[in-house]
Amino acid sequence: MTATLTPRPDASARPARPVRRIGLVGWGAIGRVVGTALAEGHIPGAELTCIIDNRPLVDAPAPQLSFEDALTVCDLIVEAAGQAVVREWAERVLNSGADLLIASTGALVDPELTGRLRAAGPGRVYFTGGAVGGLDLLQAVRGLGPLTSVTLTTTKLPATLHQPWMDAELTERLRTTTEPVEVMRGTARDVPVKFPKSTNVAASVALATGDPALVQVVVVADPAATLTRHVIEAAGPHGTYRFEVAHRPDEANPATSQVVPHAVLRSLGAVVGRAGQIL
Ligand SMILES: NC(=O)C1=CN([C@@H]2O[C@H](COP(=O)(O)OP(=O)(O)OC[C@H]3O[C@@H](n4cnc5c(N)ncnc54)[C@H](OP(=O)(O)O)[C@@H]3O)[C@@H](O)[C@H]2O)C=CC1
Ligand SMILES: O=C([O-])CC(=O)C(=O)O
Repeated sequence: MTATLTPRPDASARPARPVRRIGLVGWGAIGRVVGTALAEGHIPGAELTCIIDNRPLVDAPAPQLSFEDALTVCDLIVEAAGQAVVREWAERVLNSGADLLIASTGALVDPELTGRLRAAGPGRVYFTGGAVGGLDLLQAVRGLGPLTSVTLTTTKLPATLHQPWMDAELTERLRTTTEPVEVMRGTARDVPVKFPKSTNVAASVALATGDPALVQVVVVADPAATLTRHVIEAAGPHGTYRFEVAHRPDEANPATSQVVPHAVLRSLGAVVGRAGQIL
C-alpha cells in the first residue's frame, strides 16, 4: 500500500511536557511514602502540589487542601485513601479534567461505577498493580483469548483481616487461632467489598484478567504469616501462569504491604515519564 504521509512536526516545535501537578489523597502508610518521594523530587515530571486527608496534618511537605480546592489546582490525583474515596470522587476528578491513579482498586468491581467512569472525562483513570505482580502479562495474555481459570490466594495476619460484619465466633477464632483459617472464598466481585482495606489485590487481578466473576479468591488468616502472601494462578488455552509474592507488612498498618507505595510511585513514573528515562 502506498500513502502520502504528512511529516511529524519537528520536536523542537512541540511544546515541552508540563510538570504534572499531583494531588495526593491519603496521608497514611502509602501516602506518606509517596508524598515524601514526590516532595524530594524522585519522580521526574511530577510535583507534589497538595495533600487531601481527613485529619489536620502537621508534618506534610505540601499544603493540605479540600478535595474541591485540589481539583482547581491539580491535574493528576493519586488516591491512597480507601475505596469510599474512589466511589465518591472518581467521576468528579475525571470530569474536572484531572487524571486519577487508583490504589483502592476494590471500588472498581462495581459495574455501575466503572460504567460511569468509562463515560466520564476528559480525565483518564489508571490503577496501580499495588501488592501483586504479573498483571501486565495477564493483560497481554487476554490478547490471545479469554483465560479459563484465575485464582488468587491471599494469606495475611489474622488481625489485618478482622471485619465489623464478622460474627462473634469468627472474631474469636481470628483472635485465638494458632493455625491458618480460611475466612472467605468467593469471587473478585464479592471479596474486595468484604475486606476493603486488605483485598484490593483481588480487584487488581480482575482488572487485568477482565472479569471479576472469573477470579476465585481465597482469603486465609494465618498467625504465622509474618510476610503477606499473594498467589495468582491462571490458565487458558495458550498457557498457564503463576505469580507468588511474599511482602513484609507496613509496621504502622500491617494490612498494607511495604512495597505498595513503591508500586504507586512506579505507576506514577510511567504515567508522567520524561525523555531521558527508559519507561
Ligand atoms: N492495590 C493494592 O495492592 C493496595 C491498596 N490499598 C488501598 O489503599 C488504601 C490506603 O492504604 P494505607 O495508606 O495503607 O491506609 P492508611 O489507613 O494507612 O491511610 C489512609 C489515609 O487516608 C485517609 N482517608 C480515608 N478516607 C479519606 C477521605 N474520604 N478523605 C481524605 N482522607 C481519607 C485516612 O484517614 P482516617 O484514618 O482518618 O480515615 C488515612 O490518613 C487502603 O484503604 C486500600 O484501599 C492498600 C494496600 C494495597
Ligand atoms: O498490601 C497488600 O498486601 C494487599 C492489600 O492490602 C490490599 O490489596 O488491599
